[in-house]
Amino acid sequence: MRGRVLAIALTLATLIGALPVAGSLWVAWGSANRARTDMLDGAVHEMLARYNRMSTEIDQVFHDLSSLPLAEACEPVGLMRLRAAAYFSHGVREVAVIEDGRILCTGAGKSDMPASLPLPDMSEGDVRIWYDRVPPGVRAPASDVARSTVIARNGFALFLDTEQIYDLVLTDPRTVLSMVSLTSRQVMGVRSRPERAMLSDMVDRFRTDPPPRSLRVGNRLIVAAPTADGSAMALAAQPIDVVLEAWRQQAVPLGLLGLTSGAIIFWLILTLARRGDTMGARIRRGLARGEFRVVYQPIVRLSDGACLGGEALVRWQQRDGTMISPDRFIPVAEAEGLIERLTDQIIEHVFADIGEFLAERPTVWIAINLSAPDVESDRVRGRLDRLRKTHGVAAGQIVLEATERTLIDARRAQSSMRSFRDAGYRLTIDDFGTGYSSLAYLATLPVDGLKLDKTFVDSIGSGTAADDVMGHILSLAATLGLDVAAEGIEHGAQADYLIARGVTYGQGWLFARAMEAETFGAYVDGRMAVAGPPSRRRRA
Ligand SMILES: Nc1nc2c(ncn2[C@@H]2O[C@@H]3COP(=O)(O)O[C@H]4[C@@H](O)[C@H](n5cnc6c(=O)[nH]c(N)nc65)O[C@@H]4COP(=O)(O)O[C@H]3[C@H]2O)c(=O)[nH]1
Repeated sequence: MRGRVLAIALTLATLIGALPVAGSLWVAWGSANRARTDMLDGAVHEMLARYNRMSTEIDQVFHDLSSLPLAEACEPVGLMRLRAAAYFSHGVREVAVIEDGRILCTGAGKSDMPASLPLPDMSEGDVRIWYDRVPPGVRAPASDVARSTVIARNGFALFLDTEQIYDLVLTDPRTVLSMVSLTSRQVMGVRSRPERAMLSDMVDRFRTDPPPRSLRVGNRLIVAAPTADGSAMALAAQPIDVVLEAWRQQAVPLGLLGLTSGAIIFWLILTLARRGDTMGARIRRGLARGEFRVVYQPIVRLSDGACLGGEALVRWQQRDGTMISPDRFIPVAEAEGLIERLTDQIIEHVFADIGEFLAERPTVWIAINLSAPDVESDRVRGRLDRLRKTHGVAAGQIVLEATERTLIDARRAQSSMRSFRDAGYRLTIDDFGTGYSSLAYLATLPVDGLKLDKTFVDSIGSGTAADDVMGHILSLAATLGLDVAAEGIEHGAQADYLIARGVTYGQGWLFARAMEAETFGAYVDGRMAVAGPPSRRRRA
């Protein structure tokens, strides 16, 4: 169960921890995409500005030439004006005079064999345009322009240096820049490898209302914007690989950042999950699920092996089958304020298990362990009284065991201890000799007996100081008229030694281990016969 909870927590933590990584990669992609789109947008608007400038110049040149009669245009004075027009214009490289589809002269001079112009790419009113090419037969200097757009009106043709529109400083040579006519859908000019079909196809995609700022078409990122008069569109495109490269550059630091925050979130969730799975939380769950039960270890009279009682010991088997020792969970239950609920459950178990057995055998007793809060309040007393009455068990059949530490903490609970005794319950100090109480303090406690800790039994025959201390404890107990029991007896020699020192009761694996209620009943029945009535010495 615990494993499953941890596995779920781990999966959850991994998923949530992965989110910042995915998020930062996504942010990196958005940022790389935005940076590229901004760059292409800048190029598009620069092209539009240059295009507008060139349009203004063209209008100005045509306007200037309108005062030159066509008949005089190829004469020396006319040729001078043609050259001047080209010279003073930034975007016009050459001016030609045309008649019936033939070039009569350019600023460079008269044509000996007038060249025929092909059919124009666009013809509207008296304006004809040849996009991005060199009309055949045109001589230098116009012909030294690899590709040029030619615009003709009223017998004058201007050879435009459209390269100027696309001549932008770009970091990536794969960038495509182009102007496309929106009236004829023809590509007016292009930088980088022309892909005319793709470019004119793009025009339709951007002619929506409102137009998209950018589009991803195939493996390209494209940005476009129309001219102010809506006659053309500037378009810039880059392979998506360029965005990917930029993304990769940003993804590394951002991914690392995401990984770090992911690891922190992962750790936090795991810590919280673990905290939810602490011993305290598990005890709480165990209490709610009724996982605690009680076993009984017989306590025998050392002199003759008769058994008239035993100690109730709690057992905790978790749902996954693992057993946890009381030495581990009792201190946690005490520290986390759960011991009272646990003691209550144990007392209920004891009466459910052996209440009837005790009622039928009034000389048999059972010892129950108590912690400080149990001793300090009247709660346990009330519960015991109620259950005893229900089952018909006498108070003298219940021995309450509390450690020295518990009783020291419970100095102020002396009245409560007295009330236990006054009601007929017996009180014993458990693990005696390991705590902090002085022997003098022992004399002030309203107790019936003490249980020597296993460490003393273990020290028997060792010749250590513990041996001596045990001698003192036993003589004091005799003086005070207390019953003495010893726990943890594993060997016959230990039993013999204790008998010789006057110890009355013994508990340990030499006699019996802790057992289920039914087996305990049979054990006691089998050894009761040798026992006389229980000794009951009381001190005021
Ligand atoms: N090696 C060895 N061990 C022996 C021998 N004979 C008995 N024991 C063990 O010694 C412990 C005696 O109980 P304790 O001194 O009250 O010490 C108890 C007691 O302080 C506490 N505890 C047990 N049950 C309860 C309970 O129901 N309520 C409270 N508050 N504490 C309990 O947990 C401690 C440990 O309990 P257990 O693990 O059941 O361990 C028990 C018992 O199984 C032996 O010959 N050799």
